[in-house]
Amino acid sequence: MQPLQNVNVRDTVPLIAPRYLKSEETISDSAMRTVVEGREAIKRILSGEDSRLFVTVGPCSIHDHVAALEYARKLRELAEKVKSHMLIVMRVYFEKPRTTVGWKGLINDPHLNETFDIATGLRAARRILLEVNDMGLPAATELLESITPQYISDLLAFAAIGARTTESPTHRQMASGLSMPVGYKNGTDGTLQVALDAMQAARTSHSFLGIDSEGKTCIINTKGNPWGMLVLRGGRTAPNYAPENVQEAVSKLRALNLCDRIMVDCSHANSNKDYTKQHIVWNDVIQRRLDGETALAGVMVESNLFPGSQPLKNPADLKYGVSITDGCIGWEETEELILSAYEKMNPTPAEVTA
Ligand SMILES: O=C[C@H](O)[C@H](O)COP(=O)(O)O
Ligand SMILES: C=C(OP(=O)(O)O)C(=O)O
Repeated sequence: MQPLQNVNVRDTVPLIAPRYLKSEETISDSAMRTVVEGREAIKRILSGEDSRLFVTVGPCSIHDHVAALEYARKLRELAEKVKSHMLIVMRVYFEKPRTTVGWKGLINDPHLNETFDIATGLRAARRILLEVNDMGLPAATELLESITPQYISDLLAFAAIGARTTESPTHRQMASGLSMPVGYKNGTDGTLQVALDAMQAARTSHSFLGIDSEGKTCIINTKGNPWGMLVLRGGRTAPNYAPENVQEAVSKLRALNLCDRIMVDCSHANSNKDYTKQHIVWNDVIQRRLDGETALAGVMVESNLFPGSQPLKNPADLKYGVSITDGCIGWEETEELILSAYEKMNPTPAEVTA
């Protein structure tokens, strides 16, 4: 008899249950405070009570614990300086949705060598998030596998549903049960509708299959997540952060009674995947906010310790602090962009009278 199931499955490997991983990598009081305060601050920005700019900035992907924490320490210090005008949340991205194939992130392949030690990856992700939150820096990540949130979502202030998964019912259902505000990217072809559909689906309750904290398969009944934010990331043929794009998005969001405060992704298709162009998007968004455009509530930037990107071949040959996925701006430029925007938002008395 030919087997009817698992024909293309090599093997299956049991994983530690979420509850046990969490009890081994426990959240501290200070990390808990960071998560709660980060989520509340984002909600206030989304509801318009807080007029600060929500900035999600950090590496395209995390592949090195030491570099991630060095970046987090620098960002924490900068966040403190600009906190009167900006809420800074670090991009701590562990799951990469690939267009075809490629390294899928630290959770999937933490040793960067196709050994796919996901148990170690989940623990590494949790440890990094614990340390980042412990510093007082809130974290954002893209959630790709529907099981991952059970292991790390208590450490997230913001989650993203990416351009490749905004249309996926599984991701919308997952988002409907998440405890933090969620950003929904427009589709890779630039269409807004998939993100608008996702926002409507995710604010509704759903019942679907998942795992509980013991790792048992179960039916998950959600309440619906009311906190959604549209993220404009550009499309295959053009960017979509121009005033007319934002205007169109705002009218569509309002017509559906969805949150009309938008995030612009400076990277991806808005900069034609050229990291050296992210500053153009950033400066344009900052200027338009200064000119009074309140719909532009958030900005996303892909940034690392050092600029550019490098191919992942031999992990031992990797340069420290350089992205192994999308090209990123370096720390120097990141600091310059954030500080110069802050100075424009917070002019000194001398600048005001000049
Ligand atoms: O942000 C990351 C990438 O843009 C995304 O994972 C797709 O990458 P790829 O087109 O190189 O696979
Ligand atoms: C993959 C990402 O973006 P997008 O879904 O817009 O391609 C990302 O922000 O890392």
